[in-house]
Amino acid sequence: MSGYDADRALVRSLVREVADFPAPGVMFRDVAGVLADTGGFAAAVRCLAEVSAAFEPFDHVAGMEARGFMFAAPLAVHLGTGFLPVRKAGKLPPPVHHASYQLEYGTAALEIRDGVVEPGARVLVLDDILATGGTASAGVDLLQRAGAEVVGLVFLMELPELDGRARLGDHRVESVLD
Ligand SMILES: O=P(O)(O)OC[C@H]1O[C@H](OP(=O)(O)OP(=O)(O)O)[C@H](O)[C@@H]1O
Ligand SMILES: Nc1ncnc2[nH]cnc12
Repeated sequence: MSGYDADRALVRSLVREVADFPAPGVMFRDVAGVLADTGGFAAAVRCLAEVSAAFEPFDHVAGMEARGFMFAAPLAVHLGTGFLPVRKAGKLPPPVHHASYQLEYGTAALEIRDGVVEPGARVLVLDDILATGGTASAGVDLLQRAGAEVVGLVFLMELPELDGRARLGDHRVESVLD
């Protein structure tokens, strides 16, 4: 088994599935066990780095609050890029770009500070889970409105049955697990 395959198998074994959370009918994929495991967290970052290589070069890794932060920030350090936090609405002082969206189990809104991205900066968008794609497409929209060139999207886990890719247009998407 290659190093990547071994890392991937470890990460998969640490994701917990919880039925009917946070709403009936949702199978929640809980990544807390990946983060808590010394080897598992490092393996997840190595896997993300491996799939992110297809998008190089890029200047920043952007992560969506909150779970996106947990993987995007260490990935940015690992790759030697900057990190862009895309925050849940109401956390940042103005001026901000704002986008409301629907996700698998509710509605939410994200914001990014106007001026934080230099025009034309190449940005990789990263999150833990691609479900319906509502969160990721809102993140892409915000980053583009802020002046970024989105080079692609990377997820630790994709839920193919929810077809989140359909929400992401022509953007290239890579996932470590599905
Ligand atoms: O593809 P979608 O249907 O949009 O769902 C995916 C999003 O849902 C989760 O975030 P959540 O909003 O639950 O917040 P959290 O990161 O703060 O836990 C997850 O971290 C993704 O960002
Ligand atoms: N099924 C799911 N598990 C974990 N996070 C999610 N975000 C959206 N859908 C999710």
